[in-house]
Amino acid sequence: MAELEGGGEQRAALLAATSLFPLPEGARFSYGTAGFRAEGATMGPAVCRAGMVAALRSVRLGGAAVGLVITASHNPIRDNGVKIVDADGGMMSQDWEPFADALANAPNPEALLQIVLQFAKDEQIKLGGSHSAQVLLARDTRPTGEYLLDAAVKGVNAVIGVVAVDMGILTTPQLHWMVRSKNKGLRASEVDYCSQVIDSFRRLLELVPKDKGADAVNNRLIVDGANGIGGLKLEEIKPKISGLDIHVRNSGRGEGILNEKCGADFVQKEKVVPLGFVPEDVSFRCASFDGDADRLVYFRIVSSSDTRIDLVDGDKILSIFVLFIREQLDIINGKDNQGNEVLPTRFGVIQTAYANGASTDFLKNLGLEVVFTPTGVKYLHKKALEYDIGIYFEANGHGTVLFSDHFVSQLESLTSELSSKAAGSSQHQAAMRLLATSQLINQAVGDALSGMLLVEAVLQYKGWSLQNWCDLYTDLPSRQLKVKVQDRNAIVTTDAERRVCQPSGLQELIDGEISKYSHGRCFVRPSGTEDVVRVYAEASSEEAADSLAKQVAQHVERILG
Ligand SMILES: CC(=O)N[C@H]1[C@@H](OP(=O)(O)O)O[C@H](CO)[C@@H](O)[C@@H]1O
Ligand SMILES: [Mg+2]
Repeated sequence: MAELEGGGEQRAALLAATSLFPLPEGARFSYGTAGFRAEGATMGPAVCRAGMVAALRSVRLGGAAVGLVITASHNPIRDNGVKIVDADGGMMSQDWEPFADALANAPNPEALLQIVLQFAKDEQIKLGGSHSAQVLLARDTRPTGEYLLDAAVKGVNAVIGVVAVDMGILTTPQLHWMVRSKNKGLRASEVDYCSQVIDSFRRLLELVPKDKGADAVNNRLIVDGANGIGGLKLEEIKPKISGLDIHVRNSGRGEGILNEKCGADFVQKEKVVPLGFVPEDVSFRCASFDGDADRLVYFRIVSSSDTRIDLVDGDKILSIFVLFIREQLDIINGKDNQGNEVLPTRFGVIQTAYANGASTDFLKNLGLEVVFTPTGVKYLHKKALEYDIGIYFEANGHGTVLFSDHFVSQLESLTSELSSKAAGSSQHQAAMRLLATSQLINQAVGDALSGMLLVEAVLQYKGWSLQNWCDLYTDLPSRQLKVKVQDRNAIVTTDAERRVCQPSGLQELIDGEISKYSHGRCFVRPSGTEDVVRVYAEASSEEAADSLAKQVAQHVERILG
């Protein structure tokens, strides 16, 4: 191939790396909602090839740093996975997913080579080492992590001229943050991440109004680290976090097994006390991270004789952030002066169909624009980027608040103007709070650690207990079911997955069931991470939600078998 300078060497490198991790018979990978995932010991080939994809992506982007994280998030400890972080710190661009799939499933080294050569040609990626490019690598605490890191490094190095940089054991959001910061020319080490989070949290606490009763907010916070990396990192930075008395359970230092009966996914789905909590924790404010610390939920243990909890999910985290940000914008703009705003702001709130209907009503009643996207952070994040301030959360606790660069620079000018004209005024303080918020909350991806600190700052700002927060609105009872069918992709949805368009007739059956219930809402969609169809139902009582979900699941089973 004429376009391949040093082509022979490059070809040999790709063939050699691929040969080290032969694809097991029958293995089939799909990039899915969250990258490739499977049993850790079988992931070598997919991870090595993901390393090649990440390396090519960096070359394609002119040498900008790209990231690769080895994690299977909230999955059991035996699983592992890999996802690629794009140069802006977000998920890899969706138009590269088919290439990633094709590479992961190439049956042998020669087939892989042909796919790479063709793709490089189509994308005008110049192979052969006449470039410099880099991939930042991180992994979580799983036992297969080290083996898979080696596979990833070999994959990255197989693209000549690309350097693999091992950033160590990190939370997923830390790696996303590093990639984003590095490409913006900012300081991008783990120490920098920690100081940014700690400093901006301290600034937010300093800006808590003295009359809001922050002293009344109990500063004791108990955190479930899922026996994973989030717990470890929190233990490390805890001594430097001012104003909070943090106690970590399931810290990852050997108390229990990663994600086993603990962590944000367990807490949100099972709604029971995670392992590792003790009687003294009853009634205190508790937070829970998932295994790679990109999901956050809150909860409270109701009584020591009961395993039930009061859950505060992603929808309620979103709601309290919305209230806080809106309040700052109102202070800056003057509530009664809508016609002539100092800082006109397009504020967007993004949810998925899984958001509890009560949360959506709550947000709409505030007069906010609520937009829906399909399930999966890549869709929510992309939508949120369209606003000056875009906020998104999945009910399961993954989300963040994005501030556009343009808005941040306006906010910076306003803050410095006010600091000379009206230092210490409520407007000045509100502008500084928003600036600190944009520094604290991860601009690349949902982040349990920084999200938790923002929640804590907002609770102190409002002088609110967990009960006040719970009382924002009452969740509608809901039920989720999984249905095993022959081909889940026979279901095609529309309207942000809220309606089925194929197979024909199914939506009418669902509508028929919904009409039998007060406050009934129900939708079905193929999962992007499991081989099932998910059914979600909501109604005015537990029994009604259960029965609506069950009826619809039966229709799905009957039609798709
Ligand atoms: C109902 C639900 O919780 N779905 C999860 C789950 O996706 P599914 O496509 O539903 O399997 O995993 C995704 C990745 O972690 C997460 O983004 C999403 O919210
Ligand atoms: Mg996760």
